[in-house]
Amino acid sequence: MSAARPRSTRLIVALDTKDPAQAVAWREATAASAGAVKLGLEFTYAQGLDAVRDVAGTRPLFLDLKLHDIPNTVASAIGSLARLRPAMLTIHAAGGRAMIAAARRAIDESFPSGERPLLLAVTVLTSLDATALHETGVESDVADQVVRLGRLAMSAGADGLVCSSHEIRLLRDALGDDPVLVVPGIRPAGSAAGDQKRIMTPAQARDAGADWIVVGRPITRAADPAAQAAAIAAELSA
Ligand SMILES: O=C(O)c1cc(=O)[nH]c(=O)n1[C@@H]1O[C@H](COP(=O)(O)O)[C@@H](O)[C@H]1O
Repeated sequence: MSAARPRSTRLIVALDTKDPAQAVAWREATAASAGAVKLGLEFTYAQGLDAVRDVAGTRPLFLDLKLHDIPNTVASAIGSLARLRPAMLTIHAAGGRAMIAAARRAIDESFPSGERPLLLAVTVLTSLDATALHETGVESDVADQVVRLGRLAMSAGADGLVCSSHEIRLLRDALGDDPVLVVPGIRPAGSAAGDQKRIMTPAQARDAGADWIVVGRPITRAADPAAQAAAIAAELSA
């Protein structure tokens, strides 16, 4: 099924900094290689929503605020984010069916049709391994929990899922080609894993069936971010 899917895997660059000038510099350095820019908690809490819009500029914006609260609060927050015109936004699937469905309704009501962002549900963070997951009280394997949350999120109205590369094939087997799969925890060969636990290279994630990969520090901490982003884009299209 998934093997027959014509697909290209594209790069999202995570502009994880508090500094708008730095974020713009990375945006420009990666513009030829990345299909979207991601701005998340670090930048947004430091600089606010207007700065997020300014830094994204004309680039497609992945607004990664990982909303996780009661349904009414998440829905209202999405209404407050509509003016940023994101292309994608994130919630935590662990917020449950009613929260995911409320996020779906909020997007449909707050954005004109044709301008609705993809609603992406984060399954199990790529920084968690089995031990860390079990410590939270979840007894399942990481993979089982990702598939469980993936099924829940898609049946409640999400457009796609954030998962690690280790779970892509399982999700495709369980849910088919419909979910947009966005995959962080990407490390080009030789890059430091840092706090990420479930990692793969760009080519491995592409081969597994990722629609998008998310890469931050391997690009932004490289001596030459433009060259590193270009190398990753070349690896994806090789
Ligand atoms: O939602 C995300 O983007 C996300 C989910 C997840 O499970 N793991 C994860 O790393 N991310 C984000 O992806 C980016 C990865 O950054 P690097 O580890 O520096 O490549 C960060 O901005 C994270 O916030």
